[in-house]
Amino acid sequence: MTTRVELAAEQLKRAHASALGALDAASALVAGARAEAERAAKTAYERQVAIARTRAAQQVAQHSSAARDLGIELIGNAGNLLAVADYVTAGTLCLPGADSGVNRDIVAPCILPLIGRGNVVLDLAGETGTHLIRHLIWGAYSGTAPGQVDVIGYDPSLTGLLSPFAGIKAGSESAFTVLNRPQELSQVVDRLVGDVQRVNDLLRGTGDTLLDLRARTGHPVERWQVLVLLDSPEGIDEQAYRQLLSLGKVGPSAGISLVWLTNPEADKPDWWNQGSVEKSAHVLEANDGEVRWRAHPQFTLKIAQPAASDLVSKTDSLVADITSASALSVPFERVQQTETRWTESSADGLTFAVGMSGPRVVEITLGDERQQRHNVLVTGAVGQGKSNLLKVIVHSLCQRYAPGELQLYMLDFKAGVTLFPFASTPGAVDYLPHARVLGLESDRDFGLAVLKHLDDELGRRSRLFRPYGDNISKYRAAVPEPPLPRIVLIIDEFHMMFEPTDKNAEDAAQLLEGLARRGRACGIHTILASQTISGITALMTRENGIFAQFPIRVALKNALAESFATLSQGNDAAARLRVRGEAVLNQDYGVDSANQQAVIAVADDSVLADLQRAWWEAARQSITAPLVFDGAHLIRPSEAVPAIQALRRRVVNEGTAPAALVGYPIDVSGAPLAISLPDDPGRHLAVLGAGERGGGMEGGEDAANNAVGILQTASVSLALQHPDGDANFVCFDLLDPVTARRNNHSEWLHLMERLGYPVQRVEKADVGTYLQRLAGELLEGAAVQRTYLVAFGLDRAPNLEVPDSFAHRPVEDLQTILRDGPVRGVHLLGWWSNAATLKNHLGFGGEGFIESMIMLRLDQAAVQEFLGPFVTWSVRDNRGLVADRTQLSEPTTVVPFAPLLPRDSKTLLKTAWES
Ligand SMILES: Nc1ncnc2c1ncn2[C@@H]1O[C@H](COP(=O)(O)OP(=O)(O)OP(=O)(O)O)[C@@H](O)[C@H]1O
Repeated sequence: MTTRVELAAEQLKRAHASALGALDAASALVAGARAEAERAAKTAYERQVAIARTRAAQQVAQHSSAARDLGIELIGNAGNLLAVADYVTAGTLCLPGADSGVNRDIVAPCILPLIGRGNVVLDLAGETGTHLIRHLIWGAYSGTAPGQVDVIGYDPSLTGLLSPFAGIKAGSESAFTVLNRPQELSQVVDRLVGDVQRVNDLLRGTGDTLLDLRARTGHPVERWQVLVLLDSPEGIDEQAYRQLLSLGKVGPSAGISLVWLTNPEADKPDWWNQGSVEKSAHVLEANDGEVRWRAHPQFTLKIAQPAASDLVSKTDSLVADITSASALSVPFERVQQTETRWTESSADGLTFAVGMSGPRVVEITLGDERQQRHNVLVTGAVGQGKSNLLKVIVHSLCQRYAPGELQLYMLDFKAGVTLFPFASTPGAVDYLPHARVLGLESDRDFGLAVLKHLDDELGRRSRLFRPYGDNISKYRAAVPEPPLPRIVLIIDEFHMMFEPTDKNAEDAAQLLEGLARRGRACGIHTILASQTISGITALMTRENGIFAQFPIRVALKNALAESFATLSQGNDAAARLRVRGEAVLNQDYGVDSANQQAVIAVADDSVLADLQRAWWEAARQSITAPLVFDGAHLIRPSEAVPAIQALRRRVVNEGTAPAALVGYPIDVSGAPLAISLPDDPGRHLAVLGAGERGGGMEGGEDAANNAVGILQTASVSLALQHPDGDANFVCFDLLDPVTARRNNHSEWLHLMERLGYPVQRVEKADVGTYLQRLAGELLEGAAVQRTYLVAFGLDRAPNLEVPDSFAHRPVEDLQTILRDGPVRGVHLLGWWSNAATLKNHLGFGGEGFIESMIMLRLDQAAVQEFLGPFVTWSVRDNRGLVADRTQLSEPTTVVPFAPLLPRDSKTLLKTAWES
């Protein structure tokens, strides 16, 4: 039994054991399978992690490069005139990839909003701060259109940290300034506060920023400014600190940004709150030994370390760009419509456009009774657009007002070409119909003559207005037809009228002052333009001086002293303009608060020429050409044809004595000076001094000898006043062959012959004999024909003072002719290059023999020998001083005639000389 039980137990045990074994085996199998699955899952997981990490690294790289590209796009906008460093780079932001389990470091450029957008605080000490601040400043300059950002540094500890940029001043004075003293800082901060106010006025509460406004108008309105404060709070007092905090808030949108370098180690005064300083700024600071951008503290900042020498050379190359930079141009047609002309009446004033200020067209009104602004002062350094501005003014005026409403008197004291298009030329016959006087290369005498003329006009108008009230508006209301035009006098480089400060300058100042003061009521307005007025301020700004009559100032870019002189002491706005064409318009005598910045329209010459042509076509029937004075122009005999005709008529109709034309007096009459030669004692004409540059008779250019020109023109004009041909012309041929050839002596002889007055020529060697014979006839009382002796270079006549065997000197015959000739119809027209010889020829007691004299290239002492001690004269090209004891009350400056050219002969021969 037992055995069966035991057997069963054994079997159970065995079965149990094999079941357990199977279980173990199964369990081992399961464990193995699990381990295998775990291993596979782990491998897959690790592969996934690796893939994810690689992808992340790729994305980091992509985003980094996208960030870099974005950075380049944000900061890389130089090269266009609206370019501005509204974002600047401060270096590279770095986040080690390992910290985030990424196989690559995360890098991105550190781009900070700056100009027009924000402020920056660098709370950093030492080298790091130095490098960063220089880097940011260079970013501001290089990212902004040349010349359009001004950096003002405040360096109270005299660190010289900004000195690598000092060279920028060569491009624009205002582009870089360093201040050291607290007073200077507070002045600048005051000014910046004013600038913010001005820009806000311009923005008119639209919520726009200056950046928006510039983008909208498409031109560089106002200025960008960056105030860099080093080593703060050093040198900053509480008041400046508070103003700076306000500027920090409102400055960026008005174009003014602050860059502070604050010293983290410095003791701060109680009132200093670093948190407030940093509130409206992006802050870069040191943290854990690294530089960090507070907005992204997980990143470290690797900063660029520009070498000072690199910055200096970059700065130098920027200077060239600043110098040649030009503002975005506003075309003339944008400020002045050109379709409909002459729509305005000048009865109550004159209004013209000059440019744009922000989105608005800038206009100036003269003569308005309410505003009482009537004269304009324009200044600008050479090449800054003064001529262009004057052109814009003239064309805007002329498009609005008909010639009957407006007359222009324009003088240009520089050797420029600004006024040339207003006069007619052989190539373009049209002229500016509004122009009455054009002084192309004016001289002081002509300027004075124009002022005198306008002063007379002032007097005439005052008398005219008297019955109707005290000004032109009232007169025009009472007498609307014909309209009495307003007059605008425009003088370019007017300062030259006051240099040197002599009697002429005093007279000019007095006349101009009177004109500026009394002109408003009479409808006469003055626009004075100059590149430099600081030198003449003493003359002009004395009590009740000229500038007190010029409420409107337009200042183009200029030096600081000129800005002060044009606007007002301390008003440096014109020095801070950056580019040509920008201007400060100030309609309140230059006080700071009235500064308005404008971009002057630019005048395309072809547009202006078309306008002028149309005006001329419309007005030519009713208007005469302006008087054109060109001081450098050589006046040829044929220009005097109308005057010769008038003289000839007078001789024929009224029996007046013939008169010799010698030149044009410097006045606005437009008529040449005629020296009358009646048969009275002393009626001869002597020309003294060298006739051309180069001194002697042989120097100089062709057909430019005024002495020869005067004698040629005098004799031609006299001949034509003898319509019956009853006059002899005798020429003493004393010119050297070169001078004779260069000055068309044969042409003159030929012309005289063809006009019907053949000239009897007396050779050099025969002059003495001729004089002796003629003197003999005069002394004998023989009948003598009317004779004009034309003596070219009497100082060259040989042996006139050498006695012959009877102790008789030919000069005595000359004296006889001079004394007795005129009453017998013998008149001498003589040229003595050497004035001393004339003294000898006249002899003792012969001073009264020649009443009419023209001084050419003689010094003052020589002139005074003949005309007395009170005459002033200096040698000038193309000028003569005419004195005539009976005909002129005082010596008169003329532009003498120049020798004739073949075309003069042609004109003179073609003219119908009716009897
Ligand atoms: N408002 C403007 N916008 C753009 N360009 C201008 C403007 N004004 C002048 N320019 C350009 O600047 C140059 C110099 O101008 P402009 O001759 O008027 O200067 P200026 O001050 O009269 O010179 P200067 O004193 O030598 O006579 C010209 O080429 C002109 O086209």
